Amino acid sequence: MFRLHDVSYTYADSRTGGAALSHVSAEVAQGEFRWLLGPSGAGKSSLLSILSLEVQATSGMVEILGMPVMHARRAALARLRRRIGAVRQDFRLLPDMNVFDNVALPLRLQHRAEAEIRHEVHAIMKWVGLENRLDALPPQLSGGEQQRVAIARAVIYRPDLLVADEPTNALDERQAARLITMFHRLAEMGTTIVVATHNDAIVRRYPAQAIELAHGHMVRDYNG
Ligand SMILES: Nc1ncnc2c1ncn2[C@@H]1O[C@H](COP(=O)(O)OP(=O)(O)OP(=O)(O)O)[C@@H](O)[C@H]1O
Repeated sequence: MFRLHDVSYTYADSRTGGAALSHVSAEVAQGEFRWLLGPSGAGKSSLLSILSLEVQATSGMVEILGMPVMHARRAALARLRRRIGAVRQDFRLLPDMNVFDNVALPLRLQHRAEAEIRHEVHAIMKWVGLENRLDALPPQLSGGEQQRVAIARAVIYRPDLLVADEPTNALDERQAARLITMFHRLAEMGTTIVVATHNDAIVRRYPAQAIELAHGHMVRDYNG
């Protein structure tokens, strides 16, 4: 779950001089799926960066998985971060590490047994259809393949909160539909999920509640 109350965010080197987010409030319960909609520059990625604890809101109240994060200690934030999966637009895969090790990383941080890690990585990579590319380095993969690796890494440990920034933009229609189905299944198992997208077709196909932003303001919080 998360709660945002009157949250604003301004980049230190703001290109426009204005706030990327202004007075945004939203509340999403555990196990809910939300679309995050709005035109380019509306503030979607900025909101996801706040939810994934990459940046701190400039003002307002942010509570994530029950923890108010504005004044939390660094160690508590580090523990909280491990419960949050994130798929960023630029994938953020480690280029010198092969696909297996990239996807295994969150499980290794949890000190899981190596046999269990092998089992989990093979299962998720089979699901994303890349079980034959485990030895490849990320730069050797296509954009869509890299995106699927990034998704596998984000969901492999069933995070309590998953934020995904345009996770279908490099996928074909069939893969995109499978992905959203999988996200809904994860939500049913208790993961809170926020997906930023420009893909109107997929939003129409999978109607769900949405947070809609424009120019950093929340224009609506509605049932799709
Ligand atoms: N690193 C940054 N430094 C300064 N300003 C930024 C930075 N990233 C984004 N901005 C500005 O913040 C505002 C919101 O951008 P953001 O990337 O959150 O929008 P978005 O809705 O995710 O857009 P897109 O759909 O194109 O990804 C824009 O005005 C943008 O120019």
